[in-house]
Amino acid sequence: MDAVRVALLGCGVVGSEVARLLTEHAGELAQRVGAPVQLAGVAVRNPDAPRNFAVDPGLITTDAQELVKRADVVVELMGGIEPARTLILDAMASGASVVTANKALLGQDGPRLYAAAAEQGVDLYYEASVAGGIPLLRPLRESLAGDRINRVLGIVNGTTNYVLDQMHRTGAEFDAAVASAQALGYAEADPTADVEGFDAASKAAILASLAFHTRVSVDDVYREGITGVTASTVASAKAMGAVIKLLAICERVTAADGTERVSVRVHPALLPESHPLAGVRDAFNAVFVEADAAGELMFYGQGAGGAPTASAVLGDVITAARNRVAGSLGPGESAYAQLPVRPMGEVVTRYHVSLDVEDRPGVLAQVSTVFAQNEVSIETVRQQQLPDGEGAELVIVTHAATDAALAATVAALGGLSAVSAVSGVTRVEGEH
Ligand SMILES: NC(=O)c1ccc[n+]([C@@H]2O[C@H](COP(=O)([O-])OP(=O)(O)OC[C@H]3O[C@@H](n4cnc5c(N)ncnc54)[C@H](O)[C@@H]3O)[C@@H](O)[C@H]2O)c1
Ligand SMILES: N[C@@H](CCO)C(=O)O
Ligand code: NA
Repeated sequence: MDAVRVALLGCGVVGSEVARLLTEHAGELAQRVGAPVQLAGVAVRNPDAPRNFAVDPGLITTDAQELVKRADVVVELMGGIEPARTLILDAMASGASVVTANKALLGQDGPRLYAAAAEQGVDLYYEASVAGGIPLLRPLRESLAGDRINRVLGIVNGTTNYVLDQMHRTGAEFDAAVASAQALGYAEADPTADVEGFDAASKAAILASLAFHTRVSVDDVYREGITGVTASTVASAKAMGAVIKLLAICERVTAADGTERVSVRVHPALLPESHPLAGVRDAFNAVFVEADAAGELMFYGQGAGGAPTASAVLGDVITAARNRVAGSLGPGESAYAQLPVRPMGEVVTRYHVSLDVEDRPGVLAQVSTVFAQNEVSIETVRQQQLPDGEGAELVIVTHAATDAALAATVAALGGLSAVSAVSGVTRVEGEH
């Protein structure tokens, strides 16, 4: 093979770093692949926009449709659903392998893209789509291919980890911590995709699909963001020796009759400080994997940023290019297990519940009766006075209960005249 032609679609934060690495390391990459890896073109929206890397102007084009037809490997780094999806499908139809970092597209329409790659006999790689620069998807798909994965527990969104870490370290309220994340360039001007958990939910769908050989889309993922996490809940967690993290949790659940389902959810959770994920600070990502034979594994590093993400993209480009040179294909996706998704109401966890109550005789008894009536068992109760004689705050940690039982408990608590507010409900993970 003379050269492997690479087309880059999008030249923003990640794309410009990919262009830089492909250009600056061309000699070494050719050695590793066994043929030159040649940047054949870079599709952009605005040819005059300033870029972090000065791409040869002769390579710049605004005609992405035309570019994908003259490439061996197409690297999609535009983001968004369209035109990314159509361009990827067109690239595959014309015989190109595809590398993408587009978690939103894979979370929504992954199975269609995996099927198209298999039909066309091309590779589709997406290591950068989850936990940016951390090698994670290839270990799940290849290194652990002979094992059985039972659980994937991850901090897969750097922005929200930074926000929660700031709240934990400084006692800041949510809004102040988000402003600080924006000032540092972690959070976008509109932080919705991160703080409402949409980004993490797409990544959870991708992880669960790979880990459990099942088609999981973002619509199957229960999602709760961190906008309801208050300084008071963070302080209460801290007092218990715990931290609050936004977790993506993918679990294989085996019922008493042996049938299996998967549970996939994203929500804030209290984790004991001793848990390996509790010490993950700033905007770092980490993913904890439990497999039958390998036991507990931890993957840690930078989940975002131009250079770390470009590292993962380049790894995929090199793998796809090597396969081209060898005339082979990498392992595709498998969904043979087709496990059903367990409804959230049946998910069992422990809960940390904060209530603002009147401070008078009999209130604690009323509250505990509501828990008992809904079959939620209380593990600990702590009471502290609210300022200005406004009553008391009760912090209750439960034993394991179903989500449905807890929801019924919260609804009933809201109906007690002595309860002025259920001010926080946070799940507790990491101990069983
Ligand atoms: N930035 C990160 O840290 C990070 C980490 C992991 C994954 N990702 C993913 O990587 C992808 C790219 O992210 P980014 O941060 O580089 O975004 P970005 O906004 O910096 O870059 C995207 C570029 O694509 C261009 N573009 C958009 N539509 C286009 C079109 N139709 N034709 C040509 N160009 C077009 C935009 O003009 C922009 O320059 C996204 O899918 C994102 O989710 C990013
Ligand atoms: N917004 C994402 C970027 C990486 O996918 C994050 O904060 O982790
Ligand atoms: Na990764």
